[in-house]
Amino acid sequence: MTELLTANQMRALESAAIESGKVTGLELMERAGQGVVDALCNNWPELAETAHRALVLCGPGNNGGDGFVIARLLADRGWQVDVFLYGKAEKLPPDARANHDRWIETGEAHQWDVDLILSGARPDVIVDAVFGIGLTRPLPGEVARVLDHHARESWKNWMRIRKVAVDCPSGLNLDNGHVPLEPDMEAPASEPPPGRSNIADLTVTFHTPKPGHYLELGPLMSRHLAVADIGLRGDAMERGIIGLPADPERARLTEPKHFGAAGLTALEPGTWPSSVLPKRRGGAHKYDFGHLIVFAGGVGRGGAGRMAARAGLRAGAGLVTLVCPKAALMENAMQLNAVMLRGLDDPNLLGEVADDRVSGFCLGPGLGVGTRTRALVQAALARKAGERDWRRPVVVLDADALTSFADDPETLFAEVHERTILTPHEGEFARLFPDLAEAVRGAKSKIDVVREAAARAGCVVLLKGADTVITNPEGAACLHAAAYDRAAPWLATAGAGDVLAGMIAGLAASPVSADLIVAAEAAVWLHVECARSFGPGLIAEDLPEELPKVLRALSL
Ligand SMILES: NC(=O)C1=CN([C@@H]2O[C@H](COP(=O)(O)OP(=O)(O)OC[C@H]3O[C@@H](n4cnc5c(N)ncnc54)[C@H](OP(=O)(O)O)[C@@H]3O)[C@@H](O)[C@H]2O)[C@@H](O)CC1
Ligand SMILES: Nc1ncnc2c1ncn2[C@@H]1O[C@H](COP(=O)(O)OP(=O)(O)O)[C@@H](O)[C@H]1O
Ligand SMILES: [K+]
Repeated sequence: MTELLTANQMRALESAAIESGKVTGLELMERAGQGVVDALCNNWPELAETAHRALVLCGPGNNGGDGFVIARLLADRGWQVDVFLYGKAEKLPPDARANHDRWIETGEAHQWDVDLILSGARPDVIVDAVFGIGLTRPLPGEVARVLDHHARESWKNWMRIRKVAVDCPSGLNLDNGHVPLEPDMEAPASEPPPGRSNIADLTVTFHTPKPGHYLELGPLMSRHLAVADIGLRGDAMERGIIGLPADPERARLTEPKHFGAAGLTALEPGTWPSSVLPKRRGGAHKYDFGHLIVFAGGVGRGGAGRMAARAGLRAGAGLVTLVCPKAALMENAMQLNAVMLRGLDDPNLLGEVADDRVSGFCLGPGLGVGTRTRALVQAALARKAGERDWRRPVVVLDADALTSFADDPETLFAEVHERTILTPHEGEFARLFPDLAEAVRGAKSKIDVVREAAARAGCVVLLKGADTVITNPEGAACLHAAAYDRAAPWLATAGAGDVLAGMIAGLAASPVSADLIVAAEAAVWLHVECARSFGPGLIAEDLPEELPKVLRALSL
């Protein structure tokens, strides 16, 4: 399991390791520099074979210190290395200063000069060691001008110049994935503003990835991410296994990251996510896997609910019933087979279509915004545990079920319980938590903000996106990134969210399902896996149909 450490957590880990006497700061810096050189050679083996030319751009802190180590190690390999320092050598922190001084025994460290840098000899590799986790404000213009990917055009064959970012592309905030901008520098629509256009070809970070590598602009700017082990493993607080009590401090990255390119490779039985998905054993009964009720909208508005219902059934619910207004029964009947169908006009009569063996409700997709939806949500939330499940039925609230409470979210928060999950996209999130949505736009970490939302609502909250964050009121947080080699751009299609709501409900409705946050995390992973398995041309209806293939590869 990978924990995503913030800048402060990383600094605390480093200090603890140094204070324990097991390692010095200089040793860590040496390992960091070595890690970058190793990653460079692994990524582009041709660079390992012969000597090349590097332009190493160092900043005023320890990120710059790593740069001086890299310069020395490349020079030792026979490379020609040009080094520029943004800042003053006398002001470098001690370890960076030591590596600067060691470098200038054999090479030069030129003062930063944009024209001089861009008119110098063409490098094969640019090393961006200007700012790492210590970035505190927007990138200075003279740094941005050199790091901008267009800057490479000053040289011939610029497309073949590789840029390696040390810890992160400078300008990226590793806690939140934002790039701070000067207040008067709003992004012109046509071109990325300074800082955001610092796109690396390879980013090498240390010990563990940071949230900002996966949130917001992180994947776009980091492009490819490698993690160098700098020997801090033994000092990390090993929480390890999914299922341990929530760690309110550290977010975890949903893995495995690298599974599921075009041809699915089977995962070891018993590993995540199969370890948390309900198993089908011989002799099992359909009620062992739960009865899920999905509510659909009125006449002509049933598609979203039907997709959610089918996703719930494919995800593993033993029975799924679609409940719709009676006027819409005929149109739904013409489209459904394995999914059962009941008509309900008066939300107060929920008991007529949902007996106490119902273990899950999914409300929102296509349901319509208004008092009827509110009443249905309140009726579902009022349900107590049934005879087969010692827990209350899970309630997944998505789309219109959320928007129906936009005027007074507190009413909703007063009624949700620990088996409730809200699955907003950004727009729906802003309707329920306007101040928190504003905070994300203002560069607060999405992880922290969704944590606050879960604490305020008193239930699990899942904020959708290419970076999906799931948190519970205790502060546990998982980040699922459909990025790097798990990018799933095909999911940007109408109805994909409806399917996700159904998948979460289908998994969590099982009486033997894992904790809600864990089931939701598995559902998000499966959802992306289905999209990746299907690939281009995907429409939302394809997602549930792809599930059997993905589940088979999990040896379930
Ligand atoms: N922690 C670990 O375990 C390990 C860490 N390692 C490495 O250390 C890196 C962190 O080093 P770091 O803390 O010195 O921060 P870093 O990113 O070099 O920047 C700080 C300097 O930049 C300045 N500054 C900031 N923003 C600015 C701006 N916009 N414009 C101008 N100046 C600005 C800031 O100035 P100040 O804000 O203090 O005025 C300060 O001088 C980390 O990313 C990794 O590469 C590895 O060696 C191995 C183990
Ligand atoms: N570019 C993308 N990469 C990965 N996942 C995406 C992307 N765009 C959308 N998604 C996912 O697709 C789903 C879209 O949900 P939502 O916005 O509710 O759409 P809809 O209302 O059309 O169903 C979410 O699960 C979201 O995380
Ligand atoms: K950097």
